[in-house]
Amino acid sequence: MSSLSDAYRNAPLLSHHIIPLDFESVKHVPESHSWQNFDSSLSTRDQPPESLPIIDLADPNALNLVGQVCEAWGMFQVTNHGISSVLLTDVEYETKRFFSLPSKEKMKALRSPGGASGYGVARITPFFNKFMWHEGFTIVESPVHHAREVWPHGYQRFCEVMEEYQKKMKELTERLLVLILKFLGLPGVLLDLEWLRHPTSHDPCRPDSCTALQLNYYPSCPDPTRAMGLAPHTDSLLLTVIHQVRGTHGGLEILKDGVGWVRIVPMEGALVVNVGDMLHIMSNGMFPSVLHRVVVDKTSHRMSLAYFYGPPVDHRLSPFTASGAPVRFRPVTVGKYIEMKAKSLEDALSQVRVR
Ligand SMILES: C=C1C[C@]23C[C@@]1(O)CC[C@H]2[C@@]12CCC[C@@](C)(C(=O)O1)[C@H]2[C@@H]3C(=O)O
Ligand SMILES: O=C(O)CCC(=O)C(=O)O
Ligand SMILES: [Fe+2]
Repeated sequence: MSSLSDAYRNAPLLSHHIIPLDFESVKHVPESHSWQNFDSSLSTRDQPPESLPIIDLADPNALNLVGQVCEAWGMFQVTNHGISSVLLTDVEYETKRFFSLPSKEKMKALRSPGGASGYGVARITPFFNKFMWHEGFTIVESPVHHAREVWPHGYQRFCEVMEEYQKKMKELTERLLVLILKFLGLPGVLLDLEWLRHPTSHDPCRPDSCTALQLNYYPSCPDPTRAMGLAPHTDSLLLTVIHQVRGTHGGLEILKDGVGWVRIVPMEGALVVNVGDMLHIMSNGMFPSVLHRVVVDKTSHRMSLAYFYGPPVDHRLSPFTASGAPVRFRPVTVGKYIEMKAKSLEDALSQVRVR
């Protein structure tokens, strides 16, 4: 296995699990999208939002702060992250340009059943008996193949902007990861990554990481109490960085032990970072991947961009424990773990847990 698409080849989707509803044309929440009691007593939707810790990356103590919040929250916000406001404006513009197209046009970029990239519902859809109030566009490396289908003469700008954003996001996630792994006690010599100097392959064409950019669109919804933007899930790779498009409302919530669903209010200038399953494994459970979901709004739509970063698909993940404590997870390659998660959303982590 050498790419994300290889990992999904063994877990293809059915076409009705790819095509989004044409939300523009619906006036009521159809039965297929109507979730019952999802808000339950756990929801803190009407309570004052709890503040997600904010870390200034220019703070000399950033390493310790990042380590502490990964342990306590599994999610945090970063400022001084090095992503310019101009680039954010550009990706927001291109994201809006895509999602505001008529459904028929967006369908030209439809993801194939065994593919990783393209337009469609969230990959986790088959694990729930109701559909989500959501459309996604997944970009793996270059979006050119799908963008050209949509805009035969106007795809370049979209591709340039998305590629530039991924380049900057990669720099940021690698910088964050170095802090996190240093906090865990990984030897400094390993820390320029290249995947942790674990050459499982000598192929010069081997990608140096496994990454994806997901553009998310949550249309406004006639009855938000019955609809789910994105159902509760943990992300699979090491780290995810989320940009909540400015001028759109919040909606991201995390499940906090003993508290319930906590709303993350977007903060101007900050990006949200969350721990994924692979960091959960690598940290031997010290940094748990965080369960999160997205709720929708009656009057306004919402957009976000989520960047996922993990080691190359053939990299063998295994827990690191500075103290020599017993390992809690068996080794698993990145590709195999993605395949396991695509086949069994809730059990993938327990399938690799040994104690
Ligand atoms: C690398 C990836 C992470 C992701 C699956 C993907 O191949 C690209 C899309 C990602 C996404 C975005 C929405 C939520 C999520 C759970 C999903 O269904 O697709 C994540 C996946 C993940 O982290 O497992
Ligand atoms: O839209 C958001 O804020 C979160 C998106 C998300 O969880 C994801 O893409 O995995
Ligand atoms: Fe997520």
